[in-house]
Amino acid sequence: MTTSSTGTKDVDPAVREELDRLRDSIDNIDAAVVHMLAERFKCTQQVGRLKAEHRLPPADPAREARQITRLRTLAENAKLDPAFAEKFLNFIIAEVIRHHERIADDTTKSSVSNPTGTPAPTTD
Ligand SMILES: O=C(O)C(=O)C[C@]1(C(=O)O)C=C[C@@H](O)C=C1
Repeated sequence: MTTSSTGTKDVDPAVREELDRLRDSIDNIDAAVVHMLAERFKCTQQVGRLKAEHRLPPADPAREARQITRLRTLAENAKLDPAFAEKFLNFIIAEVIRHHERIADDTTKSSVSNPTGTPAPTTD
């Protein structure tokens, strides 16, 4: 098999078929990962709003430590590298914390410009 950068056009048809089959599965798994992540971010956006409304800090390191312990065990049982699972979770959580901080900033700004939370008058 060639390792050139021209791709896999000239490979044996049986190999091509096997590669296509595996790539179809990879595409399905990638789609599932994206949908699962989108659902997770919908939940964390709600957590972000709840935390901002109640002046709770964006990050909760004790919760993160529990999540990492749990995920490492799940990864080991699933024969996935636990160090990779931990890095992946930390990557996602860092993004969530960034979202939480933005929600908290926006919430503070809107409570400064409208301290009593009075709804804006309608124009009609
Ligand atoms: O559980 C929370 O408190 C969250 O804000 C969610 C979450 C997460 O993405 O799982 C993100 C930030 C916290 O540090 C811990 C966990």
